[in-house]
Amino acid sequence: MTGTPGVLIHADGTLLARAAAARLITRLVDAQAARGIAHVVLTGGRNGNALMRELAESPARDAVDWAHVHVWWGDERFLPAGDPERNETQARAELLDKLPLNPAYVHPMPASDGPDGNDPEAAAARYAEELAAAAKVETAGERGGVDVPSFDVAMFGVGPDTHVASLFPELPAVHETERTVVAVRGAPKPPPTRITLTFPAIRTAKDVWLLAAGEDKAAAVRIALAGSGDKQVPAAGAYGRRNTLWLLDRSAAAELPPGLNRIASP
Ligand SMILES: O=C1O[C@H](COP(=O)(O)O)[C@@H](O)[C@H](O)[C@H]1O
Repeated sequence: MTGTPGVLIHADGTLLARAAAARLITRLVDAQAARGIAHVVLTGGRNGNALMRELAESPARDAVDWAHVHVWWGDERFLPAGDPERNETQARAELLDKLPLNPAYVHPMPASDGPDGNDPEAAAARYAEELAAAAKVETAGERGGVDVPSFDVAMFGVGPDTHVASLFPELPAVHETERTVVAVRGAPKPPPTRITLTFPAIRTAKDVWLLAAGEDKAAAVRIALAGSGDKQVPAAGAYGRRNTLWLLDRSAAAELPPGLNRIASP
């Protein structure tokens, strides 16, 4: 892990989502100022959706040149296209359909009725190829030769069981050291079949943000920040090569030891 993760605590989930949306706008503007293009990895779940809803409402969103933002996903529920439970469907409804994005730069993970049909392993391999194709136009440099584009920011919701993306405790995906994307079968949270970025892919991101709001996340946050192993506590293994930032609300931070946290809002 590079450095100690930052921890910021907001008063409640709404403020957390609003502040994280503002932070994302600034991060994308800065990335585009530096290299003309930005790559973001979206998360599903309650906190990710709340952030996207706030971003869609923010007048500052127009500061971003959305036509030059590549949108990727950290994980997907392997369901037919348009299924309301797909992270892609939710992201499009909350945010993406409201932005002037370049459709060629929006990279959803394949659906179960996509080109590979109901074969999540083939779908995962297809997404890995899409990432590798995007990486080819860049120099490998800081990504250590991992075949993904240089993600400026990758966001992950944290499940009450400490899962991030679709990396669930002790399932085979948490042991992956080579592939950037894998299929997940038997996930404890429905639907059981999913596609996910792996730790090697996640850890190439410049910035990794972990989002958690609500008291049902408090134990997961405490355990992950206590230096736990990433196979048992996947949230402990999600970190960026430049920065790792935990964005919490007070309820999710309730079990953190004093001194670990910084109160970000009254
Ligand atoms: O199923 C999923 O859950 C996690 C966390 O969701 P939450 O609703 O508990 O915040 C999410 O990050 C992931 O993308 C999603 O597929």
